[in-house]
Amino acid sequence: MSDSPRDQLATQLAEAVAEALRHDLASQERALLVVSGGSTPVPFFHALSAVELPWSQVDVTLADERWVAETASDSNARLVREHLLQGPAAAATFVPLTSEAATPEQGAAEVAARLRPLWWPASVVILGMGGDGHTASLFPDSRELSLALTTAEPVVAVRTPSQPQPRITLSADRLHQARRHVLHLTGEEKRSVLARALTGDDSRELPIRAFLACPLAIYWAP
Ligand SMILES: O=C1O[C@H](COP(=O)(O)O)[C@@H](O)[C@H](O)[C@H]1O
Repeated sequence: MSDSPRDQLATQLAEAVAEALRHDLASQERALLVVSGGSTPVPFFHALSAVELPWSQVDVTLADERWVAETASDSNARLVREHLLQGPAAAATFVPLTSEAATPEQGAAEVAARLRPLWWPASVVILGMGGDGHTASLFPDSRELSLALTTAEPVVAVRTPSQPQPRITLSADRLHQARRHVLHLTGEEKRSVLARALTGDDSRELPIRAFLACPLAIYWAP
């Protein structure tokens, strides 16, 4: 049986990300890959985890995270450990965005310090997008959206009425600095949200707009 369009997309994206990491590792000791959570990246994680790369020279972190324990079912760290850090990719170093602190506001400085020694700018940032146009944890209804879109700090603690948990996100500035940006999307609903985003420029309405001029490689399948 042939692969579904989403599986083909995941394979193509994994090949492109592997090529980018190989390219950067030819001229630097380590390379940083920033991935998103959610359901969309799972087939991509599987495809990338099987690729032969100098994984011991690769650091992986997240674009954003819920402030939950890594054992929680909606932890992005858990998702990455279960689906990406397997097979050859198990040799990569994962850098989570949570700490033992009770809140993301209390833990943000520790997370920022943990991120500091990584090889910035990231080789690749892979963004996802929600139906509300959010990307990473830059939500239209977040109190901290303006801060996250403008600060030079690497991470921002985020409270969002539409979301059950507090979160932490890489700032737009830190995400913008990456060498390559990818938006990984599936389905008609997200395609129409992206089409709407492309017709305007208010990032507070649809935060994905903050990345539409990066340039951004769009990987979409039905
Ligand atoms: O909340 C989140 O959602 C988006 C998209 O998730 P998906 O399940 O529709 O793929 C994701 O990009 C973000 O990292 C995550 O925290």
